[in-house]
Amino acid sequence: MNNVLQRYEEAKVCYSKYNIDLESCLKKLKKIRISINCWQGDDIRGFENNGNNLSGGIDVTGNYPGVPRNPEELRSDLEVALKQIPGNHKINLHAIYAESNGEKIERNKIVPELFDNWINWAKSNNLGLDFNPTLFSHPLADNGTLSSIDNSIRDFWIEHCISCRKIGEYIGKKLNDQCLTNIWIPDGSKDIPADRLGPRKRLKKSLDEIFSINLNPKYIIDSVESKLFGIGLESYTVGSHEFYMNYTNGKSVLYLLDAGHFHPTEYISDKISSMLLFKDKLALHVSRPVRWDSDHVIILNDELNEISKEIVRNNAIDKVLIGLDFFDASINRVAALVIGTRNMLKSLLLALLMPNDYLVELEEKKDFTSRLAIMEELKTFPFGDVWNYYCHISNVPLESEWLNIIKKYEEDVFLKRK
Ligand SMILES: C[C@H](O)[C@H](O)[C@@H](O)C(=O)CO
Ligand SMILES: [Mn+2]
Repeated sequence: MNNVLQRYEEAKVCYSKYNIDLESCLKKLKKIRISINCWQGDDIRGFENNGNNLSGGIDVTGNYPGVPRNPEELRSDLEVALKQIPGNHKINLHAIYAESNGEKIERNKIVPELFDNWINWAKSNNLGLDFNPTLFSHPLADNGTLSSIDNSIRDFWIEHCISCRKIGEYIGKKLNDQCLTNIWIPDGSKDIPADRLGPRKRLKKSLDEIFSINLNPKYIIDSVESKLFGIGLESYTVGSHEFYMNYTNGKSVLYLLDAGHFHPTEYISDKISSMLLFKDKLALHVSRPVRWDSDHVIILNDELNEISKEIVRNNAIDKVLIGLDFFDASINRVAALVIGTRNMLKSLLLALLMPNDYLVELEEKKDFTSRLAIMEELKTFPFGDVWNYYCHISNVPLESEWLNIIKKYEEDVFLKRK
């Protein structure tokens, strides 16, 4: 352990060359809460037990052993993951994670009490919770939801979203926190539509109805998530980027940018500053698209670093609500959560450890040579020593020590689940 402290002291000297104060960077990092998507834990199955397959143009591939069979198992898996992740965070839930003790409750009839177990668990683990209505994996979601031409289907999903917003507010109240409640719909068309406007008009009308219910902003923040395409919905998506960017303009509803919901060469990191110029807050789903919206576990790649730099540089730590959205069933699901969340935090730490003001100064002086030289030099600064120190003071394993813990859990628990 002395080694960790000694290396941290040496790193301090290195970073002080650029007037970077490690203590204050770590203080800032500690305050950042990541909203960790529970659905990586069980391949977005949820606990409705109604035999519905995953739908909505999203897909989870892989068949790794150990899928949790009930909410208790999912929560204990999440607890194991959380013990490997420094800081205090939030867990992001979907409506399909309601606990109804086997009773069949239609989605438009779900009530806040179905989430009491999650809320009590969150309280005892010092966690926040975020929430999402689930407008997929349901027979009434096969041909449009909030944009459906069928009024009874539209009404069903409007009721579901209103119930979910009330659940979000209830969660926030119980935890004395704000619960981000995000609406994503899969509505779209496999082939070229004859009418692009009609479904969008209906979506707008549905959203207006959903958001006409006033709830306490102390406890709930609303957001809407845009998308480009889904599997089987390749030609048209009703809730596109332009639709939601315009819809949220001037409203208290936040826009949610998902890293996998744009063209493959388009990056959300470049969109953050523009969005923040026109809105006080922005929500993110940090994901990793590989050729399509594949939702791979996030790695410490250029785009992740760029997203974090935009958050840090623009003084937007309190303005950007960072959520994760990946689901990979080809690897240990708990390890996936640990790898992804630790990477999110690592990228934020890397961004905090940059002389951001100095780099802007160089840019304004048009000294692009020094700007590039310093950006590149910083890549080999002893970032790992600062990260290890942060893990050490946060009482979580250093480097890949956590992997042995997860492997042991896999042997003791996952392999025994049938
Ligand atoms: C399960 C999530 O809500 C879903 O992934 C959504 O956020 C999305 O990104 C769909 O592509
Ligand atoms: Mn998403």
